[in-house]
Amino acid sequence: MAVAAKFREIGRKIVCVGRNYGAHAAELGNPIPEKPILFLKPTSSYLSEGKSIKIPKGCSSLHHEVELGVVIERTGSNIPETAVPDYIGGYVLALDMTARDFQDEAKKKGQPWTLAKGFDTSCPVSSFIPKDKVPNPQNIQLWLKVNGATKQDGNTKDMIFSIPTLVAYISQFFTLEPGDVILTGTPSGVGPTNPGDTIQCGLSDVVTMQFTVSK
Ligand SMILES: O=C([O-])CC(=O)C(=O)O
Ligand SMILES: [Mg+2]
Repeated sequence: MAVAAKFREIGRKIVCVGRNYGAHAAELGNPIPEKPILFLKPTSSYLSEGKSIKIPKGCSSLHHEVELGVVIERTGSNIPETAVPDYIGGYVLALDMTARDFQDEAKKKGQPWTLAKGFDTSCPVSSFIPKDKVPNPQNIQLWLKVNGATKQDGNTKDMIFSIPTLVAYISQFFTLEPGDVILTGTPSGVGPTNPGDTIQCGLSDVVTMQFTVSK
């Protein structure tokens, strides 16, 4: 049976970091984290360009969060910070689409963020960006416009925890595997999107992407 053969196969992961930019933590009234805040998205949430972001059933506040994604190319656990560059194959530009009303309710009740963060289409991504296209991932602009108006304009230099720190930390708990993606958190300026909106975003001018939002 196909499923019996597959059920323990190691799959790709999307590991997300929350509140990694002080200005974003502040805009939602959250404290600066003392260690990285982690959550997961299922790979069924991936969306590539040309398809539209679907507002999940019952959500009345779907927020955009533009983020730099790190793509892992080698298996590793307990990776020392100094060795992290050897484990990175490249990058993606990603949107951590968030059902903010679901997340607010979960936060109030002390429940997990899975629904708020992991629904179908919650992870729009660019095509793979080879690492030589991003010589300094810790100093690159991340921007996002909704219907042509700039909403997010940040720089990865403002991350609280750097990429090497994040990868080393995550690998103490999760074995990282080729194809895993780490979303490194969003800069400030998150906000709601509505059916019919067009979201454009970019990693400086290295890559840009565009998605529409639909019901
Ligand atoms: O939902 C949030 O505010 C946490 C998060 O994903 C981020 O900071 O990128
Ligand atoms: Mg995020």
